[in-house]
Amino acid sequence: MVSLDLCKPAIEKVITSISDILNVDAAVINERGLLVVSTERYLKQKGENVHVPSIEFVLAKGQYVVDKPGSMEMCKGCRFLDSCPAKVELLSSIKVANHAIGVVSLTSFTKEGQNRLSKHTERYQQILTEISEMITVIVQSHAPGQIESSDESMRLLEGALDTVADAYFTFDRSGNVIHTNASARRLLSQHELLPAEISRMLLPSLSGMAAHSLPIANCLVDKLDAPTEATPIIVNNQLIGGVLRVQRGSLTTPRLIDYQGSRSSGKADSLAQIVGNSPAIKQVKEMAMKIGNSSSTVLITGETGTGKGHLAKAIHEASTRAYYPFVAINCASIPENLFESELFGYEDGAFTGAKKGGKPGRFEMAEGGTLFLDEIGDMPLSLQAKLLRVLQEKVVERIGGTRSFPINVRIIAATNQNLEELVEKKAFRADLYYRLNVIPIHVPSLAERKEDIELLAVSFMEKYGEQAGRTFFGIAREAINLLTHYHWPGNVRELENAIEYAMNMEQDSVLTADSLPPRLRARPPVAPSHSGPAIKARVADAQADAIRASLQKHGNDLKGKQRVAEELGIGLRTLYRKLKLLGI
Ligand SMILES: Nc1ncnc2c1ncn2[C@@H]1O[C@H](COP(=O)(O)OP(=O)(O)OP(=O)(O)O)[C@@H](O)[C@H]1O
Repeated sequence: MVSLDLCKPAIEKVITSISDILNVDAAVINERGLLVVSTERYLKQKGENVHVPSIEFVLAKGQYVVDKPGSMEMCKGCRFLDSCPAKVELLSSIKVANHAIGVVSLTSFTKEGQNRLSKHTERYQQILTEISEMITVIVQSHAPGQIESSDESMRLLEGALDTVADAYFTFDRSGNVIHTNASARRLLSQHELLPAEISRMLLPSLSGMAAHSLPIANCLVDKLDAPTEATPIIVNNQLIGGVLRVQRGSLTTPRLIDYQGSRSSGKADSLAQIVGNSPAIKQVKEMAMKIGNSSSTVLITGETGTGKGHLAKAIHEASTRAYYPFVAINCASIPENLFESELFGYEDGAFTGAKKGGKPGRFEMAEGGTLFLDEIGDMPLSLQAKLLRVLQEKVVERIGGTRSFPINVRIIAATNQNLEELVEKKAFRADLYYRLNVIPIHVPSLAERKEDIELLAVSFMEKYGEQAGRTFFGIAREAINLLTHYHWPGNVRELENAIEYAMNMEQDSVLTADSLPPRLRARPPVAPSHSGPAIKARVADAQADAIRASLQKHGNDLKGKQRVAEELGIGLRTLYRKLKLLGI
């Protein structure tokens, strides 16, 4: 005869760990309503005898959520009728060979726990099912003639932990990490850390845990840049190890908000990569600054090459998610049949040709960070419905998988198409459009912000100069004039390419109009006074620009001028002459 009481110590370990990890109370009750194991608080609050009709009800039903403890039908006759200390209770039966032998409960006696369990009931129920299955395996392994591998129960526990968004490291009494969940493994690879390094960092906290048997907060905060908490696991009054939790998922508590608040200082730096001073681009930057602390979906619109992807990256880097991944996917470049697996991932053997061990999707890869859905207008209609569901439910299920992963990912989508028109033509789902368009940002075309052209050109000159190991002192005014008068159908991308082209063409250290792509030179430059047989004037112009740029770099005093002369490869006296001639 199988009995829960026979394997009390093993069940106790599971219950203690799960309660510590989930921060809720837990209990296992046999079919006669007697407590088998429980957390201390459960025992204190509810005692050893549980209302039998309630237990029988769950044994028959399989699972039940008691969201109004003390005032539900099943509570009739209970000594806690109308005064139950529990705030919420999730119950699941434990079955062995199809026979219900007891009930496992996740219970909260606090308001916070009540909110959390009520908000994520489905997830907790899923975990509860896994716990109940784990107990089944334990019971079976103790039952005569039915020795199951203890690996199986370990795998069940691992499976349960893998569904949790926060990262968990389980360590032994010496601080050695003996198990990591999926989120923890991802965290390690992002930070290029080894479990041994985590162990080393844990050491100082271990003595504190042993002494106080209390959770230690923020023991690794400097290294991992995230709120952490190490909770001891005590069995028979002895510290046998613990669990380190690194907060990152949707179960997070206000401490994450503190953490986020303290991380927002790099915003201005990150946004400086958006070059431009026009009122239009300033407005875009202000908007990006404001939304750093929010997780709301952003929809960036604008013509091709205006910098939508660049802006998305800058928003991420200026946000509180900057320490987590920025993952981009171009919806136009992925074949429709591969799209779903790219986005959601797949399990081992999900389809022919599937990679062994399965593959995480982009949603999972972006956990804690930002997922950039570029060219969202090209997303196949069939996938739009699935994406909408993920955005609403905030859980992802891999193809061929049987469980859902909770996700904490900010979505930034971008398009150069008119989504409203696509909605009208029924090529884009209206509900998805509204779900994405929470924070709309429009990036104007380059032709609408010509003031930015010079700044952008100089920044690209610096970028490519650095890459090529060459120093360019400036761009001739005439070249700037040509750049400003061109209509830039390819926007900033086209400008960037034009500058890169010019730098390849230019032998000297100043970018002149002659080195620009022919299509730009085909248009007349600015005022007629500049356009005559002005070779000399153009050279002078370029020289003046180079000297000005160099002076700005080194300063206008004697030392600065000496450096300028050296940099330009001319004598100091020649420099003075040129300065006079050019009226600088
Ligand atoms: N304000 C900016 N400052 C600096 N570089 C920029 C800026 N805007 C765009 N760029 C650069 O221009 C190039 C094109 O930008 P990006 O790819 O972000 O454009 P996009 O609007 O996403 O284009 P598409 O619609 O074709 O995907 C990139 O190399 C990007 O770094």
